[in-house]
Amino acid sequence: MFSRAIKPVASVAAQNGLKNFSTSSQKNFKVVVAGAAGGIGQPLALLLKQNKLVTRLALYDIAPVTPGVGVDLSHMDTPAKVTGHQGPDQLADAIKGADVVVIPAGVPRKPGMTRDDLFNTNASIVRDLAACVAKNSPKAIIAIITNPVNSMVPIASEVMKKAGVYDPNRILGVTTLDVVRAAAFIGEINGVDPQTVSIPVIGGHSGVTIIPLLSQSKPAVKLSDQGKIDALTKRIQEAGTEVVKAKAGGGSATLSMAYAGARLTGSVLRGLKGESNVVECAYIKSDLTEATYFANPVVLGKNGVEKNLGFGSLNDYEKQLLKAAIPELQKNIKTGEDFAKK
Ligand SMILES: NC(=O)c1ccc[n+]([C@@H]2O[C@H](COP(=O)([O-])OP(=O)(O)OC[C@H]3O[C@@H](n4cnc5c(N)ncnc54)[C@H](O)[C@@H]3O)[C@@H](O)[C@H]2O)c1
Ligand SMILES: O=C(O)C[C@H](O)C(=O)O
Repeated sequence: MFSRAIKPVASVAAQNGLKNFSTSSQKNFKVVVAGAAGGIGQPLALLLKQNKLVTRLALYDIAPVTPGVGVDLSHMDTPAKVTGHQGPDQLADAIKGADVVVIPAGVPRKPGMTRDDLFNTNASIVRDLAACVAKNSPKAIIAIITNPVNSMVPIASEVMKKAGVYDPNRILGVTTLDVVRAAAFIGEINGVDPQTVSIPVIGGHSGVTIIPLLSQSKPAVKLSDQGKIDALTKRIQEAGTEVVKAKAGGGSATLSMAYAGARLTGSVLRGLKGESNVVECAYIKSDLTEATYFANPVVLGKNGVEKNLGFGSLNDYEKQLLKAAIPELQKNIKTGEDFAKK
């Protein structure tokens, strides 16, 4: 799908004594949504309840409505058995036996805020959820939606390291919404079905760290001059803010995020099942650039990230975007690591 393979991401699972947990024919998976009663959590759970690979769907949140959300979804005539878990006392039960833990728990932006402004509230939420995964389902794949994603993935990684169960191939920052948006906008410009558009979005998930590689779009983007390429790039980088402004204090993207999160989770499950060539962009531990976490296309397999596909060659404009993104990513990563090491 994407142009150039670079090199596999080294697994430290063996060093940590982790066994390859997936059997070759596993088709029944337990998925946990942590933050399941929220704006993203509820529609995400609705979509996951329709995924036939999901046989157990555990919904965790601190909100009192959580058991009710579980009961509501359990009336759908799809195979997944749904359980609702409310409050920290019920978290371990939700997490036990999980194959995938998707985390949209935490506060969203209001107009005028950056994603970094969410750090103080969301950092401890992600830290505590990751600690529970480390204890109760250390081999689960963790997919982090909570912002700022650029800092939350380093936090979860440090927590797993402290617990001695770190496997970088099992911790993903969810950047799928950036890919979905890029495809939607290009589909509109080109007058084609957006689902036929393949476009890598690399870097991270905030402002200048979001780097759509428009030169690698298939089909090629039908834009005649560099000014229009620049405007489209900025629109993709600021698409989250576009939604925050439009919702006027009512939160940030929820429905499109649920769609994107369900897509990423579905791809992780297809990889776990043993399907080949499952490719998604995700923000992972990386040694491709000076930023130690970086998003780009990866192959998902039986143990999470199977291969890092890198990002191929960039044109001069994209090289400038990358140059601007690296210091911001490094700052975000350090913030997360410093917090987790405290
Ligand atoms: N990665 C992305 O592309 C992307 C896209 C959109 C939103 N987000 C982020 O996702 C997060 C959630 O957004 P939302 O719109 O669903 O917010 P929301 O406020 O509607 O829902 C968040 C939910 O998290 C729950 N929660 C809070 N603390 C918790 C805890 N300790 N354990 C479990 N659940 C807890 C809340 O009770 C609430 O139900 C935000 O941080 C937002 O910025 C990321
Ligand atoms: O913009 C936000 O705050 C939410 C999310 O990161 C998004 O890109 O929509």
